[in-house]
Amino acid sequence: MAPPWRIRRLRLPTRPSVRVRPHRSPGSSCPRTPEHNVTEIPALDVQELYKVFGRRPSEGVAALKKGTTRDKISGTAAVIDASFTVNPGEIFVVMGLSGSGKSTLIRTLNGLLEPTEGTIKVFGEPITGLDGKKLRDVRRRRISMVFQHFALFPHRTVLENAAYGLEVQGVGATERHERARKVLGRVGLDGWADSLPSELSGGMQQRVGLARALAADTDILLMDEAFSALDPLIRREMQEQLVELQRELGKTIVFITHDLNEAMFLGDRIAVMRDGRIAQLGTAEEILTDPADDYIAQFVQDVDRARVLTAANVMDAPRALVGRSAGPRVALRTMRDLHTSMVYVVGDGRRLEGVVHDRDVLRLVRRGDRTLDAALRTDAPRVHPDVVIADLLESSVETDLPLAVVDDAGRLLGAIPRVTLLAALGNVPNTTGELPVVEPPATISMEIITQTLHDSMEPTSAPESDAASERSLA
Ligand SMILES: Nc1ncnc2c1ncn2[C@@H]1O[C@H](COP(=O)(O)OP(=O)(O)OP(=O)(O)O)[C@@H](O)[C@H]1O
Repeated sequence: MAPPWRIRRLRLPTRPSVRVRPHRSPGSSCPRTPEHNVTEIPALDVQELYKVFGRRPSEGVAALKKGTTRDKISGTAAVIDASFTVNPGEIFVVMGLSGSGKSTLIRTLNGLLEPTEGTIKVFGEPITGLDGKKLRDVRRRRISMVFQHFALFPHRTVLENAAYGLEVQGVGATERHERARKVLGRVGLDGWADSLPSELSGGMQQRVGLARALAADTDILLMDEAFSALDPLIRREMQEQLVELQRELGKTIVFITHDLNEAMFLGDRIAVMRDGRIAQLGTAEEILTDPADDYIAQFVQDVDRARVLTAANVMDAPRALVGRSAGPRVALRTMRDLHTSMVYVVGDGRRLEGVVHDRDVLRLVRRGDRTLDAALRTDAPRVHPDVVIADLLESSVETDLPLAVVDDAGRLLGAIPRVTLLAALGNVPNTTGELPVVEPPATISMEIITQTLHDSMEPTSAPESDAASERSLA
């Protein structure tokens, strides 16, 4: 059964802007959602793609379409009915265990393999069915490839290796060396231009591979297990650098990996492949919180949720809040009704102005204050919606208050009580009953609050306007 925090997340306006984590910083592992302009031509558009190896591949496809299972057809069905689009500027990860069809899929994308059936368009141009010369032309202009084992020329210098793609494109020596030198600087290889690959560590060699792909200045980079041969620390460094470079250069990247954590770290969206089929396609959060089937659920159970889920993913709708124009009585009544000791105070457009606590507000009501000004505290802990929950733990233990999730414009999007944070980490429900938790719990008894509200009623004066309060919450 889906944990309640997941259901809540899906109801909320979880993502404040379309490209959610454009400022993912090195060390943070926020997966991002791509900026998706529906009118934009996809960088890659793959429809009903099949690749069957064997003697009569078309017959294999026909049998698969009729419902014959993969193990019953003659030949090997490496890719079965794959349909997806990759948006420009997106990091699209294809993830799956060995033999699931990832490499075959990527090889059909760059034209190294002809699909048995289906279509592939690169920025709207079909590449399926093209003759060799046209296909090579599209590939040269549009697509570069980075391989797991670097594929560097051992007797060429780092600079010549980095310039190789440009050489193939027919760019003159001076220009290609100049461009390659710039890109080498970008990937942190300043000063290594004249070295041979053998003088470089594995991580540095892969930087050369990356530089070569970047120097070619194609729109799309296909990366096949590009970091799999690297030591874990270097690998992490490369992942972070790839995200940085992608952000700077806006390349479209299709990244193949069998490593789920790498997929979750890099992918704006992830296609999980199993036995030739795409078993699920979605953001890291979607796959983690809403796995399509038991296979995927098992697959993701060891993922470090704290480094994938963000404040926006786990926050509760902020229930305990009042508008700035509400007075102490409205605030106290809200706290009484929700059994909590604190409410958020928001101004126009739901901008968070601060919090008030029950004891302070009770005093204001007894004193007959008409505004919340004297009780307003502005030191409530605030977090950005894109912060991963691993980075929320410290803030959460330092305070008894829920963390207020506030966007760049200062708007209150949600609240994260500690219980919600812990429940999200453990992937368990945060409530055992019907009532949602609103933290922190009340510190004054209901009777005292009700009595105070009753005693403070002034039949002759206009009651504080709930309507005015609601208007400012809208
Ligand atoms: N040229 C080929 N001829 C016949 N079968 C092939 C060929 N290439 C791949 N296959 C088969 O297609 C299936 C998918 O292989 P593929 O290499 O695409 O998977 P993968 O997910 O990339 O695996 P790995 O991570 O081990 O490379 C496998 O069963 C494989 O044996």
